Amino acid sequence: MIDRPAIAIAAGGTAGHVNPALALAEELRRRGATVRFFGERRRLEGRLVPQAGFDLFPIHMSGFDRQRPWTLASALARLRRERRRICKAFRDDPMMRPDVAMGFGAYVELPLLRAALDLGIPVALHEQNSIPGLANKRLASRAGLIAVSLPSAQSALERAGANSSAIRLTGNPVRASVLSGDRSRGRAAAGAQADDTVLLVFGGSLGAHHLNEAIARLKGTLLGIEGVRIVHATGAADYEATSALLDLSEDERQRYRVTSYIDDMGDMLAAADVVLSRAGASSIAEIAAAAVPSILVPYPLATRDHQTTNARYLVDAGAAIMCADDEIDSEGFASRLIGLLGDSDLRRRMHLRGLGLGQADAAGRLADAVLALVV
Ligand SMILES: CC(=O)N[C@H]1[C@@H](OP(=O)(O)OP(=O)(O)OC[C@H]2O[C@@H](n3ccc(=O)[nH]c3=O)[C@H](O)[C@@H]2O)O[C@H](CO)[C@@H](O)[C@@H]1O
Repeated sequence: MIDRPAIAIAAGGTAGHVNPALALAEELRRRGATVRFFGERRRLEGRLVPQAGFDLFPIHMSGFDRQRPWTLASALARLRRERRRICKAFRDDPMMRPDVAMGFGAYVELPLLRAALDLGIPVALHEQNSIPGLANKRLASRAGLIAVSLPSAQSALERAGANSSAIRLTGNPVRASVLSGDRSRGRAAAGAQADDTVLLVFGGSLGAHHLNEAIARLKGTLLGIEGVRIVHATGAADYEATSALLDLSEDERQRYRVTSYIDDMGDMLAAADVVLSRAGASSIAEIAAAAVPSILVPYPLATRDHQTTNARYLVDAGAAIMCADDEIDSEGFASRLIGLLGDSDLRRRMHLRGLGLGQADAAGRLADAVLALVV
């Protein structure tokens, strides 16, 4: 095999797509490969990729909005232009040309992977969700490797034309910093004492407005429980509105930390006694890796309700409780959350059932499969 294989990775949009790609990139770098990312500077990858020490080749996409069908023509024109630009970059500079091009399911992968196919470069896909997204389905028939997080994705990919011999169950890669989260560092950041019960709330990488509202309404009740500490990431877009709803006093701020985005998710998951979250694929993988008891509220508008299917991975094992989005304003939801916060035996049972559901070796398995494509 080539001494120092070059891998191009497209990942974009939300941290749910970018973080597993970073977990793979870290593993490939550890094995001596060079990794270059392809994505949009103005989106989350524009911050997370350079922060992790990788180069980002900027792609300029304009998204197709299903609600505005006339945006299709400009989206397709942009896609063709970016595909040609990437082809030219690979032809002009041999150092730019990767040995494998890989995508994690975001639409930003389309120009990179189509350019790679044009030039005969092997293409790999990773599908995190139980129900594959559109970009991966479009490329499935031409990929040399299709790695999946969950076995349930396999049949839909085969229906989209994937060769079943290209499909591998690798799991969803989790960043090393999440796998090595430090409980005492996280609890210090949460301002928690040894006996306190820490509730971590987040709604995926972009935040969840409905979850933010529901938890803000329960603020008084939650802070009324002795020893409960809350760390709540609202998402950037909802930070101002949620802070206004919460209207925390100086005293309350000692026990209720509100932020737009948590950078040290590994430490926070390690510090948490209960997580309240959406059920995006990366959240599920990380909650599983930390084996922390959770209440999962799947995003109700996710394509074909795939977050409910994602959540079942933990719920069916007894490691998590599922609540529908339209239940979270009810008394029933409040009493389940309060019940879990007050019942350390139940939390311990859920933790024990969660052990073993994490897939700490997913990044390693995926790196093996990607490097096997290098000729
Ligand atoms: C609205 C939407 O379309 N969501 C999709 C998006 O989810 P989205 O990216 O929102 O959510 P995921 O659960 O997959 O990932 C969240 C990621 O953000 C990180 N994080 C989150 C909050 C925070 O404060 N700090 C932080 O680091 C988490 O550690 C995790 O790595 O992609 C997922 C993966 O394809 C899909 O399952 C979701 O349906």
